[in-house]
Amino acid sequence: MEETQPVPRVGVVLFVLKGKSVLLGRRRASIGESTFALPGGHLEFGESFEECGARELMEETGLVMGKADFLTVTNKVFLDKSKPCHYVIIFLRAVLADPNQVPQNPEPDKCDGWDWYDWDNLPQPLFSTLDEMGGLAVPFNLTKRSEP
Ligand SMILES: Nc1nc2c([nH]c(=O)n2[C@H]2C[C@H](O)[C@@H](COP(=O)(O)OP(=O)(O)OP(=O)(O)O)O2)c(=O)[nH]1
Ligand SMILES: [Mg+2]
Repeated sequence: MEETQPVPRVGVVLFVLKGKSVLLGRRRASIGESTFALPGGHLEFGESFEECGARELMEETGLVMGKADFLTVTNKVFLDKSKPCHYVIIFLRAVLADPNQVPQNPEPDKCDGWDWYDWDNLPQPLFSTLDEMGGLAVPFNLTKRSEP
C-alpha cells in the first residue's frame, strides 16, 4: 500500500487576555512537552478560526470565549520529532465572555493546568513558537492595540 505523504496542518491558538495577564498551561504532548503554551488545537473541516478557537478553549479549559480577533500567523516545521510535523498556526487574541470564569483542566493528560500569567513575568520555558515569534515583542504588540 502507498504510504500517505505528510501534509501541513492548520493550528488555531489563542492569546486569552485578562488585563495584563495571559492564559497559559504546561503542555503534556510530544510537541512542546513541558513548555508553557496557549490553548488551541487543530482546525476542523468547515470551521472558521473563531469557531475553532472557541471550541478548543472550551474543550481544554471549560472557558467560554468572548470577542476574538486575528493577530498573526506563523509557518512552522517541527523537525526534531520522530514524526516531523508542519503547521500553519493562526494566532487569535480573545477575551472571555465573562471575565470571572475560572479555568478548569478537563484534559489532564494534555496539560498540567491553566493559569493567568502577567506579561512582565511569563513562566519559562515558553513553547518554542511563542519564543520565536519575538518573546516579549509579542505582548508588546498586543498591548499596543486596545482589547477587543
Ligand atoms: N496549543 C498550542 N499549540 C501550539 C502553540 N504554538 C504552536 O506552534 N502550536 C502548534 C503546535 C501544535 O501541535 C499545534 C496544534 O495544537 P495542539 O497540539 O494543542 O493540538 P490539540 O491536540 O489540542 O488538537 P486537537 O487534536 O484537540 O484538535 O499548534 C501554542 O502555544 N499552543
Ligand atoms: Mg491543544
